Amino acid sequence: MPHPDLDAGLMIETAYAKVNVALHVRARRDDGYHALESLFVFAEHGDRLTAVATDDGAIDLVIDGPFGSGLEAGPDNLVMKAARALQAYLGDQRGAAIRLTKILPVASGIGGGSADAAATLRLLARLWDVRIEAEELAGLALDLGSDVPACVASVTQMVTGRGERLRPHPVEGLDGMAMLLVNPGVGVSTAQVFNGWDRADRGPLDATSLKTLVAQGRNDLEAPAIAAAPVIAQLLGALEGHDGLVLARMSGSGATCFALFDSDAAMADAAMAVQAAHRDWWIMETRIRTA
Ligand SMILES: C[C@](O)(CO)[C@H](O)COP(=O)(O)OP(=O)(O)OC[C@H]1O[C@@H](n2ccc(N)nc2=O)[C@H](O)[C@@H]1O
Ligand SMILES: Nc1ncnc2c1ncn2[C@@H]1O[C@H](COP(=O)(O)OP(=O)(O)OP(=O)(O)O)[C@@H](O)[C@H]1O
Repeated sequence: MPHPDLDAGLMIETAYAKVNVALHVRARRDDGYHALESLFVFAEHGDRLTAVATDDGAIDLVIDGPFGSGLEAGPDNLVMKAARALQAYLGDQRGAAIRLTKILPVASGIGGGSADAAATLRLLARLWDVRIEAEELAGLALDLGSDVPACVASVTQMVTGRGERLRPHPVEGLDGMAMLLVNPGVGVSTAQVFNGWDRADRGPLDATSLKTLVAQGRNDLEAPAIAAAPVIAQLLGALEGHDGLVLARMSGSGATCFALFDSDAAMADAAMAVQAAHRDWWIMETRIRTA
């Protein structure tokens, strides 16, 4: 028997959480953005988006899920912005009723909003049965935010420029790796954290192997993020010292930090210990998504 959702023409997308395994800030540009070098990976989990097509041209958005109450469904929501941008690009009035189930914390460095915007573009292109040239799609995505182009494919990528120069960059050993995401419950502003960067270029990113990413990789936004939200230092400390830990670092502009483990069992043990000591922190056990 067909699935009732599919029967009703409902389509589903996951907005995979983004993690910056390393994030080197190299320069402040004249346009106010920063030149970055970052290895992006994506989690197997994320927000959930569903949509059905409507023929009145309207875009309707409802939001639910554990972090849904912190978010307006109005024109500033990145799902709405992405849907409107696609409508404008197509120049017609196909409509959609969209549901966003917000599972990722908001303003937390794992690109929840960016992933939602990219997933909306993928979802509506499927729903409306349109093909968009890769270059056009990349342009639409960048207008929605620096992280959105990378979130379109949601595979391991080397990202440069302000976020628009993308190169698939598989790293041996990363695919499928156990990844713990932990957020201490404070939102930080990306613009504020970039503004707090001390403008010292600490050198390029060597992403040739997991070993170099661990030994030489950095997140240059950790210091300014900790200045804005000191609990991040406590969180990084809580991720250290667990059996099987390969790397613990902050993602994006924070406050979410990630920890990579050499097995699912090691991750589960660490997750239990961290949660027991910090009942109010958000924790997600996931894996690095394989392309
Ligand atoms: C920190 C990262 O998450 C790393 O992946 C991204 O660089 C931020 O990506 P994002 O949240 O999509 O950022 P946007 O919405 O484009 O920009 C928010 C603000 O962050 C700052 N910003 C962002 C990206 C960048 N390369 N340089 C910046 O200085 C700018 O002040 C900008 O006004
Ligand atoms: N659908 C959405 N989900 C999350 N945030 C949204 C959404 N739409 C708009 N926003 C706004 O975008 C801002 C950034 O949210 P987001 O969760 O993408 O930040 P982030 O995880 O820090 O991103 P990054 O890793 O790119 O720095 C929030 O302040 C929020 O108000």
